[in-house]
Amino acid sequence: MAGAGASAKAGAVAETGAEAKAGAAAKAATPAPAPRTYPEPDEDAVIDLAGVTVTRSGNDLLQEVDWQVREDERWVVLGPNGAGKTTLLSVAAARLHPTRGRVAILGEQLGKVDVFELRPRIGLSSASLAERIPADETVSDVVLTAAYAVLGRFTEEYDAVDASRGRTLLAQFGVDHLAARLYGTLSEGERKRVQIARALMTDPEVLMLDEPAAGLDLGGREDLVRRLSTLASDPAAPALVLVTHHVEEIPPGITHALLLREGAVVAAGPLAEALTAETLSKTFGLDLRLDQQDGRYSARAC
Ligand SMILES: Nc1ncnc2c1ncn2[C@@H]1O[C@H](COP(=O)(O)OP(=O)(O)OP(=O)(O)O)[C@@H](O)[C@H]1O
Repeated sequence: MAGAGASAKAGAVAETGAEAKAGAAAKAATPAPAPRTYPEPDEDAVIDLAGVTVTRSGNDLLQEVDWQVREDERWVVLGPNGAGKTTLLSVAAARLHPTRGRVAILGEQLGKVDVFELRPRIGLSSASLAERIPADETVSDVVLTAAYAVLGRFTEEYDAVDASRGRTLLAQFGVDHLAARLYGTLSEGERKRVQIARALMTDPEVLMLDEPAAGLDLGGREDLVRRLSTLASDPAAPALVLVTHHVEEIPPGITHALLLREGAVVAAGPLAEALTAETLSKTFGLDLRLDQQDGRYSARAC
């Protein structure tokens, strides 16, 4: 018996060795895979990502993401914590270069364009930008200073048209009565609305909102969802990309969805096709029931 075991072991070693040799020969014969070539950017796309991968510390935060957003589309990006939503938005807003892949924003290709000229055409509201707003800045200046892409008013001159636009945007989000207040004295809900007004100040061609309803109470969330629904339904409004964890925060008027899990796209496309109980369950890694009523969604575990 001992001999049989030994010969089996020896056989196994011999087999592994042969496999290794065959593998090495195959390797030598197979040329390295050609680097992926990307299609020319779609001229009609506001955002056009092809094969976008972002790698940090050996981990792929985004994996081969292909995504196109057109002018008249309003997207929601959904996914659990750590799925890569903020990373995706940072790439799409020209704040982050991918490790691999091709990124075209508003017809300009990252790497071939001065991002400082591109960024004012993109309205962005995110937690990391919000953290940098000085607490002692007046609300009207928080919005106005977006015209120069600065945070904190210094010696810049603003004309009457800028001041009027700033007031109109504050009114659109129901915070014009706070114009003279210091930003640091606002509630979280009031701050969120001021941040969106600021993001719209430069009349951007695409508006990107990263978790605009995070930290809001029920009333604050519902008020914001209603205002975002008005914006999303306005044909004159810019293309919209809204990031959230919660289907309850999807405003009526959103037309498309991208679902992200572990940096990879689970589903992307028109809302009714991309957002289903099945895709949502796969995205969040648990069995979910998805309900829809009057254009609003809700989800719960099965
Ligand atoms: N510089 C970095 N180095 C290593 N890992 C990073 C780095 N930046 C982000 N990550 C990781 O990448 C993953 C994706 O982060 P990202 O902020 O894009 O996710 P998210 O979907 O926006 O998450 P959340 O919903 O919690 O805000 C997370 O696991 C995060 O810890």
